Amino acid sequence: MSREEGLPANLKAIVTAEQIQHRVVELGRQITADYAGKRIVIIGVLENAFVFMADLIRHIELPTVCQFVLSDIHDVEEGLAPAREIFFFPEVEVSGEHVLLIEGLVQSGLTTDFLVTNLMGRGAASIKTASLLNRQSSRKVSVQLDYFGFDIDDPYVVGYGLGAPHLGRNLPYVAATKPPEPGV
Ligand SMILES: O=P(O)(O)OC[C@H]1O[C@H](OP(=O)(O)OP(=O)(O)O)[C@H](O)[C@@H]1O
Ligand code: HPA
Repeated sequence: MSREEGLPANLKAIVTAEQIQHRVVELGRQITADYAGKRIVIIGVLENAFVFMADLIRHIELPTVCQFVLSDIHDVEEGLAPAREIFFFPEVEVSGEHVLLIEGLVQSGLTTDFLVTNLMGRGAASIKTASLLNRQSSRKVSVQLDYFGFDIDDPYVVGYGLGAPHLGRNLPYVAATKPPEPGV
């Protein structure tokens, strides 16, 4: 059996394992330089961020506190207007801390926007954002990431932490694929 077993046969690698490792080292160096003399509270948004965060933190040569939050996102209709409900847990203690929020993929920007506002409301001294993948063309709110690995346009991707919906998170590369059928 291979890692790809059970995923659609037409997987197309769009970012190789080597490109990811190279970029993660660069990002770690940049973050280390930008936060020189500070400790960072790193908050990973599960589940997509877990592989990226695990690799990135080992290239940050500063004291870090690492925590994860799990987001629960529902798109709902409020009257005629589409709206999104976002919950995340557990509560994180960030008062006075320099926070780096880490995601696997930012697309509409709604999750990042919500989390940044929420963490600022909890008294963080500063907040920056990092994501492995940036689907800039899908933005619905104006979110500019401070750090990202790769800009992508493909409608659905899998690998390096991202699942379809949960299978394939252990691929060392990122591949374009067709979106999973609802309920799979
Ligand atoms: O920019 P946005 O449009 O708000 O989308 C970004 C969110 O969506 C993805 O998670 P998703 O819930 O799809 O997957 P996961 O549960 O596998 O992490 C991604 O990891 C972000 O958390
Ligand atoms: N891949 C995996 N999970 C996702 C994606 C994607 O392209 N978009 C939203 N969640």
